[in-house]
Amino acid sequence: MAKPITGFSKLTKAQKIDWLLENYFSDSESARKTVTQYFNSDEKLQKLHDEFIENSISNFYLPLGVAPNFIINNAFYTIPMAIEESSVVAAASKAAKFWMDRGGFKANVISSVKIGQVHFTFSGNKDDLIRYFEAIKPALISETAPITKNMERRGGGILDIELRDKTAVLENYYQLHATFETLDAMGANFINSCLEQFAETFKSHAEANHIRGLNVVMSILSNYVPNCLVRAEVRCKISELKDKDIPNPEAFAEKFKQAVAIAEVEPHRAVTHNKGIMNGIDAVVLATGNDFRAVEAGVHAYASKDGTYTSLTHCSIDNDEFCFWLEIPLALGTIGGLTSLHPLVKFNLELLGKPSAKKLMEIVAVAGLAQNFAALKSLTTTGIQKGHMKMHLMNILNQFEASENERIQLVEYFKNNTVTHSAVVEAIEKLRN
Ligand SMILES: CC(C)(COP(=O)([O-])OP(=O)([O-])OC[C@H]1O[C@@H](n2cnc3c(N)ncnc32)[C@H](O)[C@@H]1OP(=O)([O-])[O-])[C@@H](O)C(=O)NCCC(=O)NCCSC(=O)C[C@@](C)(O)CC(=O)[O-]
Ligand SMILES: NC(=O)C1=CN([C@@H]2O[C@H](COP(=O)(O)OP(=O)(O)OC[C@H]3O[C@@H](n4cnc5c(N)ncnc54)[C@H](O)[C@@H]3O)[C@@H](O)[C@H]2O)C=CC1
Repeated sequence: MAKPITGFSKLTKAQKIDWLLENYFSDSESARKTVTQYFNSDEKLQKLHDEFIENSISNFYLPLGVAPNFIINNAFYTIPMAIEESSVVAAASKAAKFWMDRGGFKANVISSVKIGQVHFTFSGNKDDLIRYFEAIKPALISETAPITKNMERRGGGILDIELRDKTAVLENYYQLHATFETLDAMGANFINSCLEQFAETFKSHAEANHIRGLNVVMSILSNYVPNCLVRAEVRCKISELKDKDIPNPEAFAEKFKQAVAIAEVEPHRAVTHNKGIMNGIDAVVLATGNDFRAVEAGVHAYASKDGTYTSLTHCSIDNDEFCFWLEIPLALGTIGGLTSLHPLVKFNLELLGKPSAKKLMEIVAVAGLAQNFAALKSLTTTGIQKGHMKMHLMNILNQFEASENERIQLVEYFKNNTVTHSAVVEAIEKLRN
């Protein structure tokens, strides 16, 4: 039976593990082996990883894969992807190769504005508050100067601060709604520091300006960044879509467009459709040390911006031309956060040519579009299971601890037979009897 513990955070890593083994595991020696076998033999590197978070006890591996052959705005990229799900990297690679022969992907950053808010309540006269805000606005900006001076020198900083009246949705609720340009940083810490200074300035001058009943509730950036937007697209003549899986490009284009149209109008399908897009996006966001929770939250909010959850990609067929595109908000950094700390993140950023944050937005959007193209191509032609299960075969074989010899025979067998969990189990049993 688990017990509460005080001071757990003060224990050493070894003591934390001992406590867990004592309290939660029947076979504590085998559990110790599992948790310690992931320690890195390089103590300095292990310490670096331990210090990324709190109460760390081990490392949790995710495979790092790469998808080659991406042409983005006429330049070649090999895209790093950190993900646990089979067939995602293969699908991205296949889509990259497909579009490589058809002009590649085009991507562009539409805007890069980030948002932060000071949420406060005020029970007094609204006109007095407006007058106070106008009077104090220059000080809100000038008193953040120590925080913003380096960002301004680089060309970024605070763009604007507005007073927003939210009393129609919540009694006495107002905001200082601020916009920022944070260049190559995702900007969370920069924005939060500015916001906390705004709050301080706003509160501290209130009394002297006869403003009473003003209470700051909190100051925090928003992960909804609809004006930090990137677009990625592919286009070609319909006849050029022909390949080994697409004998009839006209029929394929129509069916593909229909599949996108369904995701545009049907939320149940849209969620799965967008999950496929996030397969690509999250994998690159993780591999480049960015905050995937922030990206996930922001992207799905954007997918619901018009009141119904809808597809993030769109497709058109005009004048015999097939066009498929994605527009999503992405607040990414190539400086700050983990980007210069995690050795594999540094490796991945170098693999991508040390991109600016804007370039990374383009790459990530392309990974999402490619992923969705591959999934929809499979869904509307062979069905998803054929390719996905082909890649998943290794996981099933690993579950049954197949020997090298069994693997070779079974991989050969399943080249001509459909992979399902039960078919693999049956084939293993047959081999073993
Ligand atoms: C899985 C494939 C790619 C097989 O496709 P295939 O036609 O069997 O592949 P192939 O053997 O003919 O190889 C063609 C190319 O695919 C790539 N490729 C092929 N195999 C590998 C491999 N082992 N390792 C790395 N790359 C691979 C690679 O680029 C290769 O070129 P090559 O390297 O030979 O020059 C295809 O069926 C596919 O794209 N399927 C889609 C899979 C997918 O979307 N998976 C995501 C998981 S399902 C999900 O979560 C989302 C979903 C589907 O629900 C979303 C939605 O509903 O919209
Ligand atoms: N809600 C959220 O999303 C929150 C996220 N976070 C975390 O904050 C971290 C990201 O915060 P950041 O402020 O981006 O990182 P950071 O705190 O590491 O700051 C990056 C700093 O790099 C400097 N810099 C140098 N060259 C630059 C350039 N060319 N462009 C821009 N800045 C440059 C700037 O001073 C900038 O403030 C992530 O780890 C994220 O997980 C933290 C709080 C909340």
